[in-house]
Amino acid sequence: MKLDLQSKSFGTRPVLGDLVLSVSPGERLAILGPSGIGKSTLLRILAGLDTNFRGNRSGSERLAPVFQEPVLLPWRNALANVTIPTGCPPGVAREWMARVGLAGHETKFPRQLSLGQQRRLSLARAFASDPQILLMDEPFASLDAETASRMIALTADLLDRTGAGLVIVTHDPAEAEALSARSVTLSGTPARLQKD
Ligand SMILES: Nc1ncnc2c1ncn2[C@@H]1O[C@H](COP(=O)(O)OP(=O)(O)OP(=O)(O)O)[C@@H](O)[C@H]1O
Repeated sequence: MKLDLQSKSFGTRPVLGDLVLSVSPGERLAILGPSGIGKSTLLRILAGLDTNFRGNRSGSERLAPVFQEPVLLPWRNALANVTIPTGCPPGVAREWMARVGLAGHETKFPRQLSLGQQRRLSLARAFASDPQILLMDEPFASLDAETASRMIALTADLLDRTGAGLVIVTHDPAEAEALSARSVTLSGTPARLQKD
């Protein structure tokens, strides 16, 4: 996937400036930078969710976005939360749930799961779609330190197993390091990339 961005504005306000970013399947990239600089905006453009920018995005990799909030279907059980959005067979969904430590929770509803479990369910859902690149927006924010570090280790392990690539938006350089991700930092107004 390659993004050749000239600019991205909200109304008349330019948020992102000239920048080039490319990620291939198997590669891990962390986008760092202070709050409000434009990290989520850049990730949405990379994900193809925002096409209102000047520049060019190319690539036909299968992508799976993982947002900060798990965004689950409240009236469907955990297993259906994996099968419905991905179209994967129930057996595959069960396997992914087991890999993230949710075996035995298949018939629970999202509200019956802790935030950490909901996050793991959204990770299982992302991997069940057999992505070539995962796009994660602050997926470990607002978890306690121990849960966050377990989630990071789990994510790294699943990326290793599947060979999927990763683009992660984070405030925390330690997260990038724990995931063995190359990092780039957004800075300035409008924001541009500075290589770390
Ligand atoms: N839909 C929108 N309409 C108008 N302005 C927006 C919109 N989305 C984001 N912005 C603005 O664009 C800028 C970048 O926002 P963005 O969410 O990308 O930052 P961020 O680096 O991800 O921040 P954080 O780390 O706090 O999540 C902010 O000033 C924000 O207010």
